[in-house]
Amino acid sequence: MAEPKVPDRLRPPEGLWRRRVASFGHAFRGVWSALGSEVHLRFHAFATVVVIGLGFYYGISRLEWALVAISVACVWSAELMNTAIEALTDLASPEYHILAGKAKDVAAGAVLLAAFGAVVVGALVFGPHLLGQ
Ligand SMILES: Nc1ncnc2c1ncn2[C@@H]1O[C@H](COP(=O)(O)OP(=O)(O)OP(=O)(O)O)[C@@H](O)[C@H]1O
Repeated sequence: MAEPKVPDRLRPPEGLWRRRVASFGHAFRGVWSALGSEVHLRFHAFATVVVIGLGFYYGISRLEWALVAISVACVWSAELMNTAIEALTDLASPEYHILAGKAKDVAAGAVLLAAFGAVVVGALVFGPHLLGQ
């Protein structure tokens, strides 16, 4: 059987550093393409900008910045993994299958838990500021 033809732009470049740079390029392209297709991710982008603005406005501590950064990264990571799993599930099982549904539900559950954790961190860090305490 003939090998599938790989487009030239997808061939790994020569050299360790060029390959590393290319890998970063693929990763950024992944984030960018998910941002273009996923409404939830655009909402996370908006929420991230608001949270960073609030952090500067209220002058939160370094530890609070660390908690906010971890929370934001967890939500983004979970949403990106969810997007990847949805795409792979649609590719592998475009027809209804109980396992396809389970894969999507579990991936969505990961986003829900990450978002719940971020809401708790946000309430603990910004709640007292917003309530004027
Ligand atoms: N091929 C499938 N087989 C079985 N159940 C599926 C399948 N595709 C989707 N589902 C069920 O429908 C739900 C919604 O799937 P869908 O692909 O529409 O994702 P979504 O939750 O709308 O996410 P998004 O809004 O990010 O696209 C899944 O969580 C799953 O329970």
